[in-house]
Amino acid sequence: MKLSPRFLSEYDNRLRHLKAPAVDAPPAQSDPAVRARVSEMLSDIEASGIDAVRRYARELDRFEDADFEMSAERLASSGDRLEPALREAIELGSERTKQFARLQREHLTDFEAELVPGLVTGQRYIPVARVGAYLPAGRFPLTASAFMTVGVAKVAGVPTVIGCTPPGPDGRPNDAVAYAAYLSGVDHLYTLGGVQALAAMAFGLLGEQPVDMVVGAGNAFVAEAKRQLFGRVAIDLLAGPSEVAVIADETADAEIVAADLLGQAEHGPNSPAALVTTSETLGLAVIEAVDRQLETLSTREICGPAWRDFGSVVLVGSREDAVAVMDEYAPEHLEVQTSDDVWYHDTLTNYGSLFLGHWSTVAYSDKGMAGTNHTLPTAGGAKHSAGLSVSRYLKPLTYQRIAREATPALAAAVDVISASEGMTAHQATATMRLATYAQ
Ligand SMILES: NC(=O)c1ccc[n+]([C@@H]2O[C@H](COP(=O)([O-])OP(=O)(O)OC[C@H]3O[C@@H](n4cnc5c(N)ncnc54)[C@H](O)[C@@H]3O)[C@@H](O)[C@H]2O)c1
Ligand SMILES: [Zn+2]
Repeated sequence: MKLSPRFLSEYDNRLRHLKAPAVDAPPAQSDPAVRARVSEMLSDIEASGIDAVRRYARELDRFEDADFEMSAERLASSGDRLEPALREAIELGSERTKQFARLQREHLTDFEAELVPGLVTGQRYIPVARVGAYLPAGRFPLTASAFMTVGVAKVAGVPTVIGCTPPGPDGRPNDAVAYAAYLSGVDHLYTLGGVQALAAMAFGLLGEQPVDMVVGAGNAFVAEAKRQLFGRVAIDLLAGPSEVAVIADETADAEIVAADLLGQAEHGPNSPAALVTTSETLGLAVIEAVDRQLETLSTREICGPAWRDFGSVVLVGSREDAVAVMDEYAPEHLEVQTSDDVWYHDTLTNYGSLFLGHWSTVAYSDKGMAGTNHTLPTAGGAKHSAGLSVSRYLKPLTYQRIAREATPALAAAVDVISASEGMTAHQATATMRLATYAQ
């Protein structure tokens, strides 16, 4: 696991790698080659507009159609083309994600208070007007992404949410992804992937006005495109290649821990999986179990290299050191499988989402069944950011309503401060009111 040299200088003698990653690469979303490629693509699309979007869609995703938008009829009937069990699972995930999002909304309350007589201040949550959701579907069609981005935006009250998703092998969006977007309330869905999708939404190239915000997870190119578009539009957070980390002690089940590590390594060959354990026996058993489980996994071509190159098992001497390592690593997903889960819950501070206990696993949230958002910060972003939630779509706008009687409490001090700064125009706005007040 990638830990800063400064942290290691303090902790090196307190942790031991039972399995070290083969590659000591920086997190993919700060890769200079990705940065350069995305920058070149964004400049090209900004200069040449939809023609450049079309060219990239053809080159990167073999998309040849004239129209990127999925027709309203095809979108509405996407569920009809699915097996009933899949359709029902999507309906369940969509509803459960909205259920959690509605609770988040309820816990964000507008308020108004009188700070001094005549000075009424308040805060009101107002949704952004237009959101562009990226629905990843390169390697796998990630069915639940639309619940997280489109559905949660709709619960927040965003009037217009458009979505983009890359085409599948048949040149069309995956029907499960489309149905999830439809149920979540998407207003328009476009068959467009990667950097060109984010640029088209942000620059307003899809016959729509530019969106105010682009959201959603994706590969390193998608995360980098969002980073570079930030400022021109808002972004949710940088949700790049998925990561999982587990804290386990001797009470954990090695087979389950191994399955959970591989469960996220499956996202891509650059997806890191890490175990931090206080038990050498458990650590060695997990390494063995991972190797064994890999033999029969149909996706071992992805999970195998991910585990070899970016997988790690770290032995620490105490639960305090386990927390220190994890808070430094700040993983996207963190599972805790110990006899001490409550203590860990109370103590840990840096993670995208926390999965407590033997019965709790990342896939439950990944697929929308836990209700919580799966769009989460990667590459250490959990040190400063939380995952996507209703609040990200809402602007806490402040206001003040001020009556005559509050004038002395405000104007006199503003007069003094403005004078000391030499800002006479500011000063005048206060002194003019003071003069009127005195009449
Ligand atoms: N952090 C999170 O919350 C979270 C959640 C779900 C998924 N994910 C991550 O989303 C990612 C999905 O990645 P994916 O690739 O399968 O699908 P994707 O939809 O993110 O990316 C596919 C697109 O990448 C573009 N692309 C591919 N190679 C390119 C190149 N060389 N140059 C420019 N563009 C290129 C193509 O246009 C293609 O449409 C995974 O890494 C997964 O771990 C993260
Ligand atoms: Zn996952």
